[in-house]
Amino acid sequence: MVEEPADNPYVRDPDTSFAPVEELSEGDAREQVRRLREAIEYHDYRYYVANDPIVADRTYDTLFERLEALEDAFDCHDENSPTRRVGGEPLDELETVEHVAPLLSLQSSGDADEIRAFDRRIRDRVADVRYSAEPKFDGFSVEVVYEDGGFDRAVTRGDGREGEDVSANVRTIGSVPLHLPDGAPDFLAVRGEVYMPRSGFQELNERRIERGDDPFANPRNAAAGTVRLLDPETVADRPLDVFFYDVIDTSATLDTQTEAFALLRELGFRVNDETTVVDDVDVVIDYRDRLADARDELEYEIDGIVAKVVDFDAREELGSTARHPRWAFAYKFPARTGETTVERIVVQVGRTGKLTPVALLDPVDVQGVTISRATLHNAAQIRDLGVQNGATVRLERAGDVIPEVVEVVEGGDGDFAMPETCPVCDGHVVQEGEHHYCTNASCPAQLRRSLQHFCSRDAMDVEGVGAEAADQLVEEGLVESLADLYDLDRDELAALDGWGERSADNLLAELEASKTVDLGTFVYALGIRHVGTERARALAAAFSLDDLIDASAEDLRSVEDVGPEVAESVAAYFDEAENVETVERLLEAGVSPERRERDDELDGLTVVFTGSVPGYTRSELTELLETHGASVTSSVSGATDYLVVGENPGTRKRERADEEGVETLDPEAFEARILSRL
Ligand SMILES: NC(=O)c1ccc[n+]([C@@H]2O[C@H](COP(=O)([O-])OP(=O)(O)OC[C@H]3O[C@@H](n4cnc5c(N)ncnc54)[C@H](O)[C@@H]3O)[C@@H](O)[C@H]2O)c1
Ligand SMILES: [Zn+2]
Repeated sequence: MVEEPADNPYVRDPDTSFAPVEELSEGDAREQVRRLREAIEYHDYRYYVANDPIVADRTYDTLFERLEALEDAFDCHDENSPTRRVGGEPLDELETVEHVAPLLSLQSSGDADEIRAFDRRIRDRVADVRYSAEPKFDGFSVEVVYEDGGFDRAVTRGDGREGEDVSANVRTIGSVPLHLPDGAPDFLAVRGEVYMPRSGFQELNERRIERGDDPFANPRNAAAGTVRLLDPETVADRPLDVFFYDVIDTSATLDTQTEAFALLRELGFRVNDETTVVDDVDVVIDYRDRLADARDELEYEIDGIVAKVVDFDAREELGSTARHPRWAFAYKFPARTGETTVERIVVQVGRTGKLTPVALLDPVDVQGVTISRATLHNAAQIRDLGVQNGATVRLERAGDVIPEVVEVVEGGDGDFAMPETCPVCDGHVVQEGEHHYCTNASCPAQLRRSLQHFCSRDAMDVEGVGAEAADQLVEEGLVESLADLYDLDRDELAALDGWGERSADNLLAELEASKTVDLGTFVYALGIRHVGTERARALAAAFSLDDLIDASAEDLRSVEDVGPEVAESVAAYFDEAENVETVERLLEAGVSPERRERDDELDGLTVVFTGSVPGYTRSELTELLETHGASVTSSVSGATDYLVVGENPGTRKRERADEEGVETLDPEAFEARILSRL
């Protein structure tokens, strides 16, 4: 996890109405550059690595263009600026692989003048220009490599030079050829866009919502999240498809994009039928306008079109910058907006307990999609925009799926205030930054999720209560509070759909076995916001359960790694009478959390893991080593004693270990050298 930069105005709900560059002093410009770089790096992380962006693409683009403009105007380029690189870092869990050729970004704009300027730059340098006009698919790009006619590997975009090996997952996509027909080139590297068809996306989200998982914001995030899952079986269950659009390198001879498409078709790759060749930039502009009108009828999301110079010699001649090829241009679609009135603002409670104000709208058609509600994010957003009941507002389909209110066109009346108690359970509401949360862990809106968390492997480790079982237990009314788990009735369980006596007995046995637990694990299981396994252990080391329940935020802050936000969150949790009652009932039911003594066999040892050690989860290992005095950190430095290299390790930590001269241990050596000491 990368920390969100504090106090950076370009991270949350950024104000993108910038003063003209000429009006800035040198000092102010440098300060703005610094903050923009910091914010953009964080947005890149959210978008490329976490698959969970927090600003609309258009907002991101505005920040990015501002940064480019400032770097030019004040001549403060930097090799490490986000304007000089592509995409994000690969995930640690997947193997990193170098690309056959760097996977760059595209020059892009939604402005017709910009693509005309692009066309002039091209025509100044090469003659007889023709463009391949292609839809710009809004999915997830992969490089797929074939050797000797067989699928060799699939790699994500990553930072453009190296990406993650997602072969196992991409292989599950039906339209990706595993073998090429006879006569195929010995070596072939192609690029394509993995996407989730609209219908499949809707279905997947419905299933996720039913199960208590957060829905994906849009098909792009869903596709990206899926391709990078660690379990190919889950991937195979998800509706993914792919369009191939570039041959990057091959042992065959190709002279044009037209030949490349012909080769792809001939070899059985799925290509898109909208692609065409044109010789005039005005035709490219018409092409985009036509696709913009048709986009809602397509089964896949597109966010513009790409114009690429057809002739490969001309491409060579034009070359690339560090960030993008000079021979291609993405001409993006305009924002989809509409106007309507707010009928009422209501507050919804999400599965994490977060309160989200939502505007109920007079239904309006925004380019083919009827919109009757839009998120207002939080109270600050409502205040900043000035949204009220009856206001006329302008909407935008951000990420092109989730509608958002972007502007008040005409005010309404009445003041909106966040409720002081939870609209679902009447529990206390606490404010944290700009957000409000219900503190009751047994709030019906949150119960499925808290239940699943409570039973998870790193928590109470009650096998058999996954998403589906948690849903059933809550829906059938067997569990209304976490504590009800230990009062479950065998016959009632056995009567549940798909259960039977055996499953009932298994669950009861699991529950019985879970009663002996160490205090840190128990505190983690309660699901207090911001309290992960490590903080829970630290709290358990510092307080007994009774003391923890009574501790003030100030007391809590004496614990290392507990800052004000965490302290407030823990205190608020135990201020909620319902939560204390839940804990008391759990103890009465026989759950007996014990404080574990700390041993010191491994005192002073600093260990880093990459990849997985068979037989243990990462947090089991961390707990084990830490209770014996070692510290487990997430990155390799000169202070690291050992890097444990398990299965499917990342490359970065190993490179660092090499540089720093840190000794590496495989799982056997780890067992022999460290675990055997305990
Ligand atoms: N919201 C955020 O926080 C956030 C953060 C980072 C990036 N972004 C968005 O991502 C954009 C930059 O992303 P990028 O650099 O990944 O993409 P890009 O816009 O530079 O385009 C390159 C990508 O286009 C895709 N593509 C689709 N169809 C194609 C075709 N026919 N031919 C060639 N390529 C095709 C490929 O995946 C390729 O990697 C930004 O403009 C921004 O809108 C948003
Ligand atoms: Zn509630």
